Formats: sequence, structure tokens, C-alpha cells
Amino acid sequence: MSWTHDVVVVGAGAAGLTAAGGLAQLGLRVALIEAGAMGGECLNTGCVPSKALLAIAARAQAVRDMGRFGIRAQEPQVDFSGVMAQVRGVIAEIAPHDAQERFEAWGAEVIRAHARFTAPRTLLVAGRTLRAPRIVLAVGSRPAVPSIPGLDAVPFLTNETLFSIDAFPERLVVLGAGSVGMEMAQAFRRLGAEVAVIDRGPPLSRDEPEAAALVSERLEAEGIAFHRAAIRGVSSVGGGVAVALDDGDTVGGSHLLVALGRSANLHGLGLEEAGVGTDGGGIVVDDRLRTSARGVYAIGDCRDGPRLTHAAGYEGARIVAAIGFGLRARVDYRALPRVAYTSPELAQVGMTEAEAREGGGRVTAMREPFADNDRAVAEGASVGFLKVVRRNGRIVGACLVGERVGDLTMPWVLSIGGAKPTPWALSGMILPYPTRSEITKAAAFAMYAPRLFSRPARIWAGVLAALRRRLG
Ligand SMILES: Cc1cc2nc3c(=O)[nH]c(=O)nc-3n(C[C@H](O)[C@H](O)[C@H](O)COP(=O)(O)OP(=O)(O)OC[C@H]3O[C@@H](n4cnc5c(N)ncnc54)[C@H](O)[C@@H]3O)c2cc1C
Ligand SMILES: NC(=O)c1ccc[n+]([C@@H]2O[C@H](COP(=O)([O-])OP(=O)(O)OC[C@H]3O[C@@H](n4cnc5c(N)ncnc54)[C@H](O)[C@@H]3O)[C@@H](O)[C@H]2O)c1
Repeated sequence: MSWTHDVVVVGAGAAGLTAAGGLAQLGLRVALIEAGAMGGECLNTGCVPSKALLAIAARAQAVRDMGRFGIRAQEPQVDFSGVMAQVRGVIAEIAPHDAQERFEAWGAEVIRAHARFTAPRTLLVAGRTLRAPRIVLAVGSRPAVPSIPGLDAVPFLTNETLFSIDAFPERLVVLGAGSVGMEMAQAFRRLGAEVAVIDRGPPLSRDEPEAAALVSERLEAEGIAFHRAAIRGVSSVGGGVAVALDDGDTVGGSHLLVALGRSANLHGLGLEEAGVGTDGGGIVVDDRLRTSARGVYAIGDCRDGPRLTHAAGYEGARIVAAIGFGLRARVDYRALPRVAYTSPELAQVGMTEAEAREGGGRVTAMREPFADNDRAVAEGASVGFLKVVRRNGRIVGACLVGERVGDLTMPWVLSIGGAKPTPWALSGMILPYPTRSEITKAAAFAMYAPRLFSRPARIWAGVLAALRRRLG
């Protein structure tokens, strides 16, 4: 059997870039296939533009809030074209990290085309047949668009289109109060839009209820209208949209944003040709990220599991350990953090109290308010708290809500993961993306990178790759 590469990685988002970059630096023959923009969702239509927009919106809000600090200011005048230029500028500044040339310089062959399986471990890419003993699927996800009556007949925005609009959405209706819905609702409200959020459940429903309630109370105080009801249908009205709810209410707006969850990008990939199994959540993988097909792995948003950039990056690094070094690299999400970048922010590490109680044992929780933290009080930002959850005396979860708490998760990530803060442990932490705390991990990783990609490491990876080429 002849192989064209040692590894083919499909998808150049956070997951695929991490896997391909690491394996190429180990000297493996890597093909990286990307049908769209390098950097995938996070850079182009996800984390980066959304956090840039939130940062701009926070500045507008700071102008409104100045009276409290004895500074007189007027309602901010928002120039939306300037706002979007800043968002595009942020993307352009980060883009070189994910650029094709960077990965080519490490030795990867980057092919900008769609990939589709034609047989096990065989992909058709831009008219070429690529064959490799190891294939890594990192094809990401797209916004789920449920079958709501009328939705297919009205124009609507998703994260894929939101960051390229020119006209300001004066009256924005947001479907979904998950992280996309809540972050974007606050951003556009602070920029001056009228905003309504519709969800059949409570906002940020995966998080500690009392922390999520603090976030929604703030958004409500800033003027966002929340509707907790199921959606009956959507229709066009004049130049805008109307959403009918099952409680009898109708919510109207100029623009509609659909943020109702995600579906894995499996269409047109030919998974059945390769024997890769899927279920409603995406590609099915085991705790070593292996699919049901021999030699095929799936990482990041396309598999069933947490859909976060830092999870995607972590799984990419696990693949480097598994394929590059032959380790039995399992994923461990006990200390996985996630952050909603609203103001106040909500950061969760590990289990919520309810999740800990489901697991049984003696569960206790303690709370420490920011009202007792002098820095928070001095800054006039004392809303929020830290809650720590223990089971049988061991810390299993921590939740923080307050200003910029995403940067405070690190000690909880370490203690829930059971790690001492050695440089090695710091370099392997899963920290929430994007936070300033990641600078610690980056510095720790920089200490190990020369050893990780050293000559002996590359020789070992080369021996394993040669064996695989022989044995499959
Ligand atoms: C608005 C928004 C804000 C977000 N903010 C955050 C945040 O602050 N923090 C956070 O951690 N997460 C955030 N996320 C989630 C985060 O964006 C994703 O978890 C992450 O980007 C997933 O990375 P990935 O590599 O798995 O997939 P992707 O980045 O989607 O990459 C997959 C790539 O595969 C390519 N592809 C697909 N099929 C094929 C094919 N057949 N052939 C070739 N190429 C193919 C696609 O073009 C794409 O570029 C946000 C998401 C959204 C929507
Ligand atoms: N800060 C971050 O880390 C961040 C930011 C944005 C997105 N993300 C990731 O992107 C993913 C997608 O985010 P999302 O907000 O689109 O999804 P989500 O799953 O977080 O939230 C979707 C919301 O839509 C509601 N919903 C679904 N169908 C509905 C229906 N028919 N009627 C009414 N309500 C309905 C759900 O109750 C839920 O609250 C998340 O998994 C998240 O991990 C992360």
C-alpha cells in the first residue's frame, strides 16, 4: 500500500492547526487541508471578532457609566463602520499565527481545497488522491438552524455573517441565550441597538444558576428584553422580522441573529466510505480521540464534546503526543474551564454544584464575594463572587462571576486537575481562550518547546512514522 503522507489533517482551525503544526515540527510528512479561511471559526467568525466587538462595546458602556465616578460624559456616538474596521483590524493582527506560510515553513503541505473520503484512509483533495496511515478530522462545526416554521423564508444572521455586516442592526432579535447569544446581545445593546433575547430555557443554562442570574440581571438592567418561551414561528414584517412565541407574545426587530447551538461539519466528507461513525452530537470518538475507523481521529468541534477553542487546541496537542510520540494520550476534562465574556464575566472550571451532587458523595460549597475584595471595591466593580465546590473534601468545581474573572481560573484549573504549579504542569494547563492568563502557559511551554521538537524527538517520531508506513 503506498502512502502519500504520514498524516493528513483536515481543517485548519484551532484543532487542526495545533495537530498539523506539532507533527510537522517533528518532521512527519503532513498535509493540512483547508476549504475555507486559515484559522477556521475562532479567528474569522468566532472568538476573535466577538471578543473584539465586546471590547469596543465595553468602551462605549464605560462612557455611559462615567457619571458614577464623578466624570461627566455624553451618550457615546457610535460610528459602526469604525467599529467593524477595528474588528477586522484585530483579526488581521492575529491572522499571521494561523497563516499558510507559517505551517509551510514547518514543512507541512497546505492544500486549500475540500477533502472527501473515497475509501478508508484515502481522501480526494483538489483532484489528488491522498493516502496516509493516520488521518485527523478537525472539520469544526456550523450554526445549527432548527426547523422553526418560517425561518427558512426570512433573512437571518449567524456568527458566519454577523461580523461582515455594514448596516447597524438597530433592533436586534437574538434566538438563543447561550454564550453566543448573550455575548452578542450585550455587545450590540452597548453599541446602541434595541435588543431582545429569546430562549426556551434560562440564559447560560449550563452554568451555576446564581452566577448566570447575575449576568442576566446586568444585561436586563442595560436594557435587554428577555423572553423565556418556545418559538412558534418567524415571519417577515415590513423590512424586518417578527418572532411568535408560544406564550402569545410577538417580538419584532430589524435583524434576527440565530444562536441556537451547533452541528458538526460532516456534510460532503464521505464518512461512510471510511467507516467513521457519527451520532447526533458529531463524530463519535473514544477518550483517545479515535473514531470507529482504523487510523482516523476526530478533534475539536466536529466530535461530540465541549466546543471551545482551548479544548480544540488541547485535543490537537493530544494528537501530537499520540501520533508523534506513540503515547496513549487520553483526554482529561475534569478541570476544563469555560468563560462567557459578558460583563460581568462568568467563568466555570470543572463541575457546577448540581453536577457534583449528581455524582453523589458529601458535597459542600463555599462562596467568597467580590464585595470583600478591596481591589474590586476600589474599582467600583464589586458585583460577583467565587464559589468553590468540594466533594468528599476534594475541590471538583469553581465558578467565578465578576469583572474579568476569566483571568482568575488558573489556580482552580491546577487544583482540580491535581497538579502542582511546576513549569511542566503550567505548560500543559487547559486555560480559557482568550484570556491574559494564557501568557503563563505560553512562557512555560516556550521552556519545553526546544526539547519537544529536538533532534532526538524528531528521530523517535521518524522511526514511528516509518513503522506505520510499513505496517499501516
Ligand atoms: C461567535 C462565537 C464566539 C466564540 N467564542 C469563543 C471563545 O471566546 N472561546 C472559546 O474557547 N470558544 C469560542 N467559540 C467556539 C470556537 O470558535 C470553536 O470551538 C473553535 O473555533 C473550534 O475549532 P475547530 O478547529 O474544531 O473548528 P473550526 O475552527 O471550525 O475549523 C474547522 C475548519 O475545517 C474546515 N473544513 C470543514 N470541512 C472541510 C473539508 N471537508 N475539507 C477541508 N476543510 C474543511 C473549515 O473550513 C474550517 O476552517 C466561539 C464560537 C462562536 C460561534
Ligand atoms: N465564550 C465562549 O467560550 C463561547 C462564546 C460563544 C460560543 N462558544 C461556543 O460555541 C457554541 C455555540 O454557542 P451557542 O450560544 O450557539 O449555543 P449554546 O448551545 O450555548 O446555546 C444555545 C441556546 O439556544 C437555546 N435553544 C436551542 N434551540 C431552541 C429553540 N428551538 N427555541 C428556543 N431556544 C432554543 C438553548 O436553550 C440554549 O440556551 C457553544 O457550545 C460554546 O461552547 C463559546
